[in-house]
Amino acid sequence: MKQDTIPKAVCFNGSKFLSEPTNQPETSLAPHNTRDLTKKREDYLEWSEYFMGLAFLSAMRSKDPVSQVGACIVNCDNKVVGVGYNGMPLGCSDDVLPWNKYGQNRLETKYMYVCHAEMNAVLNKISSDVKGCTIYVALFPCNECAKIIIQAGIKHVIYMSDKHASKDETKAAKIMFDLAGVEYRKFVPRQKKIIIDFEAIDWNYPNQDLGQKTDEGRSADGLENLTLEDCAK
Ligand SMILES: Nc1ccn([C@H]2C[C@H](O)[C@@H](COP(=O)(O)O)O2)c(=O)n1
Repeated sequence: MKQDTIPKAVCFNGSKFLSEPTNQPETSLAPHNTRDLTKKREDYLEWSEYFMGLAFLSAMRSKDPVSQVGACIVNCDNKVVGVGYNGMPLGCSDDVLPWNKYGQNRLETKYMYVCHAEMNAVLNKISSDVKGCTIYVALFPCNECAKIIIQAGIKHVIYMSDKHASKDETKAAKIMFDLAGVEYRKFVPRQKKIIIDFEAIDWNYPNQDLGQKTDEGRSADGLENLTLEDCAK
């Protein structure tokens, strides 16, 4: 086995790294979990996971009691240029307008009022235009959003669910996308879950897996008492 001189332990304690060189095989693993601190992380978010994750995070802002949809528009430099989620129009109180799916007449349903996530993402754009961009969206766009996407010059649609594929709105959207040369494809995530755990973060500790706590768990308190020997364990 290769015997390199590598730090016995590298702990981040406050603002300085502590290290102690020793002759150990190159298997020196992080304290409390199995990450090798000498190697680049391989389980970082891929771009597409990051963008779909942003779409899902945006969806969590939605007040729709049934379907929360988010969208994220990205340019060819992988820069986010717009995000949105389904909600009532600006200035129209979402305590006044209905969230019902059903009503005596359509005016009593949310469908007459709610702005779709895709529409909001386009309108919320922070660039001069979204030509040639990609939109990540949780649900396949309806025909009305397809028109907006096409007119805005977006060229790629990456969706998570096509659960309304049999509806005319979805069929019409696909007809228009095909004619306009907008490519659409289903998102295939590498990892099924992305967990954000606000309590997992620990700035005193460099080798954190946000949201992926080790069995032992970890806390700033425990770290304060951490010695180099602890780190080497
Ligand atoms: N591509 C889509 C599809 C739907 N939405 C919004 C519109 C409504 O707020 C909700 C759908 O309600 P449901 O019929 O599932 O009760 O989702 C969207 O923003 N984008």
